Amino acid sequence: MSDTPRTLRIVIGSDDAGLHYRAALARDLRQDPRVAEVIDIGVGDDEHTDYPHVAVRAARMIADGRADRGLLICGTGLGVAISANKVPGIRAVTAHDSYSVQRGVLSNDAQILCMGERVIGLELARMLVREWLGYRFDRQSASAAKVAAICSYEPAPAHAL
Ligand SMILES: O=C(CO)[C@H](O)COP(=O)(O)O
Repeated sequence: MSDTPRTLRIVIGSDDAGLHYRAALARDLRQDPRVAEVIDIGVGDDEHTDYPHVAVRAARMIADGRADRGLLICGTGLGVAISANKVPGIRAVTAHDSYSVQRGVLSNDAQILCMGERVIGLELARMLVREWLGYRFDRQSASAAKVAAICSYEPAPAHAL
């Protein structure tokens, strides 16, 4: 995973509980000059995929370097975060307020923001996503050593054992 660039490739996904917000947020992202690419991995209107599969697919795209950040929506924003965090190297946070969205990037270097369509109003979600796009983790900051400490607890890859 590389440093977050100034223009972002963003993977967006949801389960069926999050699909209305996903559509609205994807539209916003496509119009934002800070966003180079929006990769929408569904789910579609007539489709049912349980949230863990969508979340892990998005997280793997980031872990593999195919996207820089992810935006995941389910009913609460909780299940998608729990699932995405199973992918090594991924830090996913659920945040529904401005300060947490900021600290998710600046303190935690989280690549994935998760929100709940049943929890937060759409206009607030749209505003928070605009704010989120403006933050970049500072590798020289005091938070960097703490993020490195999180990473130190990742299980070693099987080939390294
Ligand atoms: O919010 C969800 C998971 O955190 C999901 O959209 C709904 O899950 P369920 O309550 O298990 O149906």
